[in-house]
Amino acid sequence: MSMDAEVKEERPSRGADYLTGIRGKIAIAVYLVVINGFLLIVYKGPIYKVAVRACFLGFTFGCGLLVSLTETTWTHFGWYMCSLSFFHYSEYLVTAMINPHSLSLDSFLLNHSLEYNVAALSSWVEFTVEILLLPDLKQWRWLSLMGLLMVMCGECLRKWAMLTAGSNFNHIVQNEKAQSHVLVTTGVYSYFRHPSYVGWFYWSIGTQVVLCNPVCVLGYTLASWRFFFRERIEEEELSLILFFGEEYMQYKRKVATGLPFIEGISFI
Ligand SMILES: C[S@@+](CC[C@H](N)C(=O)[O-])C[C@H]1O[C@@H](n2cnc3c(N)ncnc32)[C@H](O)[C@@H]1O
Repeated sequence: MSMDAEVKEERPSRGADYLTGIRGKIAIAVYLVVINGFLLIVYKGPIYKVAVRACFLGFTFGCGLLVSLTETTWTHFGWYMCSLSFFHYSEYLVTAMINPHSLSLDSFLLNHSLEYNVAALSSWVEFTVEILLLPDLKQWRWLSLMGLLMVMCGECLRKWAMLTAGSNFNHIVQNEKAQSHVLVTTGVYSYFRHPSYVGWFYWSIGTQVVLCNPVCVLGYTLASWRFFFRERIEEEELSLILFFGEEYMQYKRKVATGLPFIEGISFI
């Protein structure tokens, strides 16, 4: 009986010791960088079906949860894995709810762009390098908690926007007006003109705050801000002005974009 009790007491610490040991760290790093990187980059095209993606995201979420439950230097990476897999899975799920006609494999947003995949890989590499060279940097629990709060608020804001816009929301910016497309100015759209982008902006920075990744916090902030400023918002607003004319311009005068230092289309 006493022997059993001793064995039971030892088991969890052995697992935790393994994870904090150099071999455990290398094993997890190899898994995260090689397997996830391989799945993200190589598995494209028709064989990459919905079930495979959903299983992969569920598996990642489960692994993230397990890692979160171990009190190691990797705990915050577990939070990050849960945040990332939940985001991608829920993008598909909410699109299926609000706009099933637009639903496709791309609704998972897993193959969003090469830049997005490079950004994800960079954050894993930064975390791995810093955990080996500067492990104390990864122990700031209050900072990771703040990041988790940013992730959760950003996630809620984005999904609130998607649910409010309903079938008017599309992952692909529409250049031709559908008959059913109406201008949404109520709910969260009465606070921000681009609430789902605001949500995503803070969500993405939050993922790096969770990981206490200083380089990626800066990189993600600049890259996502630049993306919305240079590529997304002007193009989207131009088509919205073509679709809704004066109605959109009045809305634009009253409601800000919600993104810092981005005014939106300015030639009118
Ligand atoms: C990815 S969604 C982003 C929506 C919005 N920019 C946001 O951040 O919540 C892009 C699509 O939403 C549509 N859209 C954007 N704002 C809209 C609004 N206020 N009412 C209706 N459709 C809108 C655009 O025409 C585009 O096809």
